[in-house]
Amino acid sequence: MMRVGMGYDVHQLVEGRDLILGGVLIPHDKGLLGHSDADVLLHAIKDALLGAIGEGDIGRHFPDTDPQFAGADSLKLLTHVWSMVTDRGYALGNLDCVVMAQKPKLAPYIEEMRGVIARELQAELSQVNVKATTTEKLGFVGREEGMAAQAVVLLVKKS
Ligand SMILES: Nc1ccn([C@@H]2O[C@H](COP(=O)(O)O)[C@@H](O)[C@H]2O)c(=O)n1
Ligand SMILES: C[C@@]1(CO)OP(=O)(O)OP(=O)(O)OC[C@H]1O
Repeated sequence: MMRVGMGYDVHQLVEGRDLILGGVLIPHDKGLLGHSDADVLLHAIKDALLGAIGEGDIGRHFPDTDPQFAGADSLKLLTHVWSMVTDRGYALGNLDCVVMAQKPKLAPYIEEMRGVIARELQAELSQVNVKATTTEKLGFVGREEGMAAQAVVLLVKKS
């Protein structure tokens, strides 16, 4: 059996915060704001995984009102979500995702993000694809007020 899931997330860009995307710290003059480390890409991926197994979204499992998740490492939360997936007998078919960011240029960091995500999801690199796009200076992304990310996953039942 196969299950598909999608995820979408947005975070505001502000000064004085680290920029962490796909578990990778990226040098930039601004970072994403959130209750957690605000890794918008991992949040979209977790929402896609939770969607695929019919388990709602990350806000349900890791409420942003819970002090336990203040400054939370999104990679650790991904480990938890992935254990929910494997507990139900699924493995990754493939994952595709995109980060919408006007700046900085993410191309130099894409392979590292891909490696981090593939390791967490116990998958081969070829099963994970990470993309970046600007929005051609349009909208909140284009004005560098925030970043967005979208992810789609396919899970396959282990035999
Ligand atoms: N923050 C970003 C955005 C885009 N890229 C790469 O540049 C290519 C062209 O982007 P457009 O938005 O002009 O289509 C895109 O395909 C990415 O490879 C990037 O590295 N970092
Ligand atoms: C993981 C959480 C935990 O507070 O992160 P936040 O930084 O609050 O990010 P958001 O995408 O707004 O909601 C998800 C939350 O569950």
